[in-house]
Amino acid sequence: MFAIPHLDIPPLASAGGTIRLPGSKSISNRVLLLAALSVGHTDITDLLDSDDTRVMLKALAELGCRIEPQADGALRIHGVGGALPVQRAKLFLGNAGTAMRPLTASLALLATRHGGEFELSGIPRMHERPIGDLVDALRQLGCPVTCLANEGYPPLRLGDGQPHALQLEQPIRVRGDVSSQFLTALLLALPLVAQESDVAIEVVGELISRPYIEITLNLLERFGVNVRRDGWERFTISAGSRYASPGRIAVEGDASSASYFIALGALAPATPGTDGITIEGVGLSSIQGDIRFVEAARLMGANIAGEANRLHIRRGTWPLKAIDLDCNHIPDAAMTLAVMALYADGTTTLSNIASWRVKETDRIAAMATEARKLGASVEEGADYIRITPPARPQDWRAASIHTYDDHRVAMCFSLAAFNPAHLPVRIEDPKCVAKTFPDYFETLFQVCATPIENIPVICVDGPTASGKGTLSAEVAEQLGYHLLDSGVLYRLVGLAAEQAGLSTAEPDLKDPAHARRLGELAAGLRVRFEGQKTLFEGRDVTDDLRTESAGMAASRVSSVAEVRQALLGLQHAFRQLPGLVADGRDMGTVIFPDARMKVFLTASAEQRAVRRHKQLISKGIAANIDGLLADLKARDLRDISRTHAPLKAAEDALQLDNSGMDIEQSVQQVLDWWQGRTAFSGS
Ligand SMILES: O=C(O)C1=C[C@@H](OP(=O)(O)O)[C@@H](O)[C@H](O)C1
Ligand SMILES: C=C(OP(=O)(O)O)C(=O)O
Repeated sequence: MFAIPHLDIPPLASAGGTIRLPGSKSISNRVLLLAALSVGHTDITDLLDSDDTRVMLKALAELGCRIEPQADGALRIHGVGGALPVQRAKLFLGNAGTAMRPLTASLALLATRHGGEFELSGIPRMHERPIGDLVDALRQLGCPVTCLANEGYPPLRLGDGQPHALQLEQPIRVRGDVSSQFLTALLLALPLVAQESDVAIEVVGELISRPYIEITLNLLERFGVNVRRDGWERFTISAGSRYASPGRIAVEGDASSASYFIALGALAPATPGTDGITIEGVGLSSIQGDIRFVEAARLMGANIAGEANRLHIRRGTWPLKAIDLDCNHIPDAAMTLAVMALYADGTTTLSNIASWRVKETDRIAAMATEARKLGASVEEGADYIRITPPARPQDWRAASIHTYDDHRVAMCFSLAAFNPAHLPVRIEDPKCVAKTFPDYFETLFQVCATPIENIPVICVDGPTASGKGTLSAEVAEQLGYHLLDSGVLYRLVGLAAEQAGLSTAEPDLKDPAHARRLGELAAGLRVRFEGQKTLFEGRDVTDDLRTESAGMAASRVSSVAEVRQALLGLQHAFRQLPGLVADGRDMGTVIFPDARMKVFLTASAEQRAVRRHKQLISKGIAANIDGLLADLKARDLRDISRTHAPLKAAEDALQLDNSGMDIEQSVQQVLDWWQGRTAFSGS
């Protein structure tokens, strides 16, 4: 996950490959609640792990439900049936509508029947999201429900600590035109109390987001409860209903999350050597209504082949075709159409989407504001949005997209990086995708490609003990970029050779076949840098690399031409989306001469000796400053005068003498320089 202030996505050119989607949010949270309310245990596989499911799991645990991860990856929920072990709790539900609404109904009924009292709250935006229609329905049933701040909004108190009779004889009337989640909540809760006689629900007003009710009915059936449905107006739960665990249940991939990759396949040319985008985990047999995004994307020109549990997407008509579509049945995925509209041949209208205004943010306003920043013309109404793309490539703008803590705004606008003007896109607060798809950007970058020169590189070169390692790791971390610590690569070849039983003794290195084998070994090194750690084949080898013997082996293998050639390729391979910070001695001069920014980091030898001294002392290693200073000076001289890749600043490098700076100041200086070189320097 990119937990950084903003993520700059370079202009993207093509896409191809296979992705597996995380589990459906709507199914995950329903199944968790149903499993908790059932008799017996349920093993859930492929459950979504995101902010929305975490708050649900935490709430269930606080209500006394036992949750046990299984060796096979499933999560076992021990159902409590209709008898909660805990009668009082304060639950925090973040911004998860699928936790807040269903838990409100179930806990209100249980608290009323058994004399419990529960308080439900969320983040500030959750306290602006309406729940009044559900509260009204629960009050008709005789449940004590108090809105603790504003009438009709969370936080809520459910129950008053006393048992009360429930009034189940009359049909329960609930409005369906603000959110379908109120009806879902009642459908999930009422089987707990429909013992003696049938319980009916009547929907007042037009029901929106209907396919979500179908998910609810489908899952109720899996847990042993059948609901009679008369049109979309009346739903009847039979007397004697009782939840029974299906034993094991798998969660489908999230169809709303699929929409970003369907759109990607529709608007990006296939990367050479690939056949467009394949999505696994969700397909045409999905029970999620958002699978009908496929039809909408086809209307816009996408070429989609579907199987039961898989989708395959290629670019079809280009530019995409503008559409005029009622999107009431796909409220979440429809946001993705708004971004596809930026690549269409005219004006697209998405209508009947009034519910967008009361979701994670006012989504009609947010999509309009951000699309305008990119250069589009947008008209918005109470329940529609109309988007006309920038007229010509040169009318696109490099925009810093504000994301309003709305995962879908962030995911949608990442697709603007395919703009014909080849401009980068900045996504502010990218971690907001954690609501439903924590690894969204990593997944996106896995299947996107762009010419190598579009991938930014920041080189940090400099002498030993100048603080390059710490600075580079910190800059990479803050920008969400990859990190290359080139200094350890030769040591790693030495270590890998040792582990593979390949000699690094001088005489063996002269044997051409042996040198070739070492070169192959170097080319195939599976290495990653995380902060100050080196991971080789997924194992932390940082300490192994610091040993004297690794150092000696490194200096011997560095003389082998095949190894040097292989490491050149390996170092270039670190240049991956969204960008790279490369730390070393010849990064800016030899390895990445076209880097967008080069920093040559220095500090006086005296200052570096003091730092190294502190470092050693803090590790309990005795050291002498004068000795260290002499060593450093000798090493500087060697580095500057060696024939292979001598240490020198690139001509276009920015010199940073950090003798008088602490690490935060140096990092800030480099980030400031970098910001000045991005397309967002005015923001
Ligand atoms: O029941 C559900 O799982 C959902 C219903 C929809 O909400 P509304 O019914 O409020 O439109 C949808 O937007 C939300 O993401 C999930
Ligand atoms: C509206 C959404 O979420 P919630 O389940 O919180 O309503 C959404 O995921 O787009």
